[in-house]
Amino acid sequence: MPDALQFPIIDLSSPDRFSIANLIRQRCVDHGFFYLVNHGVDEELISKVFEQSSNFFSLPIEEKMKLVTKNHRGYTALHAEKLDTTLTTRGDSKESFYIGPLTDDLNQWPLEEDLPSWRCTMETNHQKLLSAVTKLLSLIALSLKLEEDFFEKVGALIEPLAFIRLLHYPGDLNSSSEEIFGASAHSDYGMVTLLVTDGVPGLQICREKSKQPRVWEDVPSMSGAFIVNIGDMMEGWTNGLFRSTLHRVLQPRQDRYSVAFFTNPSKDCIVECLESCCTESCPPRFPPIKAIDYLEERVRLTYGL
Ligand SMILES: O=C(O)CCC(=O)C(=O)O
Ligand SMILES: [Fe+2]
Repeated sequence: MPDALQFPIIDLSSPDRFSIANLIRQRCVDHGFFYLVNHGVDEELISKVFEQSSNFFSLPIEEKMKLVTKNHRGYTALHAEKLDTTLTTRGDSKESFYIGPLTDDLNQWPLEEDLPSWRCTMETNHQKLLSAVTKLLSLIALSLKLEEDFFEKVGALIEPLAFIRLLHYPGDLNSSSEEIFGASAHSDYGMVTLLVTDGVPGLQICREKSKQPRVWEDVPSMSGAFIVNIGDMMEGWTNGLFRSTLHRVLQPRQDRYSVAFFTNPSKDCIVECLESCCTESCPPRFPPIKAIDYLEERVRLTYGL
């Protein structure tokens, strides 16, 4: 049995911003995972989001397929996606629904008469999550000894490519001899991800991705807290100082729902190694890249396009 981890708790409302920034730095260097409390998204809204998510996934498959993903918004069916692109097995055993930036007209929505208040609940949730992430990014900037508005200044937050992803891992699938995961091993692509689950276990992290055999540790959910993890673009900015940790979700024995909020920089933002994170003897490990180019390539690989 893997050990269950206890991550430190970061209080987003703490007035002592420098101590919190230091704690964030330690955690991002060690694990790239922590819990976030007092994030400003109230429990009532979160329960509504879970209720509406379950309402959507309970619709007949023909209804859900009417909203199948276009422009990376909408429904992805069971096994449509494989996060671990090295696996030769079927895709992951989860279905999901993506809601992207509210600033364009690309989102797809269920009809109001089928799912009343669904769109409004998700839009409110998107706004609240974006506001929490913006505050968190100013602390992350401080933790890197940068100015608080660093991510604004480099253009990451002009129109961030921020996506809510509603996830449903069915609990009643017949297991076959193939190794199928709810979500196979991966790291997230963006700057930072906020995650909230319904408490059903399954999420695990592997701290040493290059060590074999891999050691997986359970990440328990904490009531009222978001689980936060660093993504690959932040790892690129910090030249690997902040870790984008490998994680996965085991196929659960009962239905499992979670809601992730992936934040990527605005499309034209260039992600490049921070000056403070490289030296002559430790040059940038990743070339500068435009956020949209990086994201499109990762999505292409995940969906086998
Ligand atoms: O459902 C979870 O607990 C994690 C999902 C995840 O890692 C992802 O969608 O990137
Ligand atoms: Fe993930």
